[in-house]
Amino acid sequence: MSLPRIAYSSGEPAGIGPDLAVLLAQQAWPCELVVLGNRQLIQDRAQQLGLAVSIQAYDATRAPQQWPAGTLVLAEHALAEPCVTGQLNAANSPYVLDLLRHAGNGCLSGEFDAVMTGPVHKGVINDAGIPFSGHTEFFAELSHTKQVVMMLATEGLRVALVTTHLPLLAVPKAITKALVKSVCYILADDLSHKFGIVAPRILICGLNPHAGENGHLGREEIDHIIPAIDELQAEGMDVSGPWPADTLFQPHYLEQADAVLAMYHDQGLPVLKYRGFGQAVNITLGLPFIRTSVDHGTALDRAGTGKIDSGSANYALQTALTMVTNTHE
Ligand SMILES: NC(=O)c1ccc[n+]([C@@H]2O[C@H](COP(=O)([O-])OP(=O)(O)OC[C@H]3O[C@@H](n4cnc5c(N)ncnc54)[C@H](O)[C@@H]3O)[C@@H](O)[C@H]2O)c1
Ligand SMILES: N[C@H](C(=O)O)[C@H](O)COP(=O)(O)O
Repeated sequence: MSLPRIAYSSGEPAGIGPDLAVLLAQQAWPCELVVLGNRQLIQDRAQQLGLAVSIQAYDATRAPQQWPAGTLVLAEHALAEPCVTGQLNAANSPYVLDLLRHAGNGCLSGEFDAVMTGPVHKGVINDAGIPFSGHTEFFAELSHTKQVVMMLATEGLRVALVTTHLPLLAVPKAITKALVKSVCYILADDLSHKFGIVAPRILICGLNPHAGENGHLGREEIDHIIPAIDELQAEGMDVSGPWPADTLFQPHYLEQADAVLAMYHDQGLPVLKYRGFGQAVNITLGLPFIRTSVDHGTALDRAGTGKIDSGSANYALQTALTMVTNTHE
């Protein structure tokens, strides 16, 4: 396999995505890491952080090469307006989406082996009049993929979600037998092909407190989740549940699983982030390419201050590299 070329979309310019680009460039990586962003922005942020970077213009026609620590390979994108560190500006939202289109299309064309995304600010993109609920949904649409699955992972725990960026009120209606089953297929398939887990064991949460308490606290388990689990088991998949989400996340259960499937965003992700915030990765499963991300947001309050943890960015890049290797084996 040739040297992987990984795109890093540096995300919201006012947030810590550009800082992470500068920090990542302080190390030599076993790949060509291409930062998608703006030269002036990166230079200004490096200066604010007091870190030196030598910026090299990205050349897509050249074979990927490994660069020494301190070099930042940049695919230049123009900002609409100069960025003020820490201050959102809706005029720059089209720039953020340009980075994502470059990264996604580059993965689809084979220019990049994977994309790792820096944090974007969903609110300011919508303020710019562009409907946007997250990278997960954006890349699904860009690649015409009908269904994708959000999974976050940290040492010792993987949590995938049946629903992603959905208002809580809309969640119960969205939980159907068909959806639970199709999410499990994608989860098991990617765990097997991109993580080398031959027969993934999946613990499935209920939706309601105490997994519905036999229908006394809600019927989604009886009407949808249990029938899905029964059918998946009959097909030979190693799934179990529905488990009450308040007691499932303990070593006794987790030791027997490769992933937990939560029904909605804030059922699974607070537990994952409590365990591993700063050392976790967000992965979009089911895409025709590899996409990983940091586990945190734009942290506008910390941009340019140097008071940030780049652990999740390192982990996201390392995970992308592992997935690239696994898919080539
Ligand atoms: N991958 C992504 O694109 C992504 C992920 C999560 C949230 N977001 C978006 O980010 C925006 C802000 O969200 P939020 O305020 O809920 O979350 P946030 O992660 O930006 O901030 C939460 C807290 O954690 C701190 N923090 C975050 N990352 C840090 C780091 N690397 N090092 C040290 N401290 C860090 C922040 O300073 C803040 O105190 C929202 O628009 C949200 O949608 C984007
Ligand atoms: N749910 C994600 C998290 O908590 O990390 C975050 O909103 C980012 O989602 P996308 O990867 O879809 O932007």
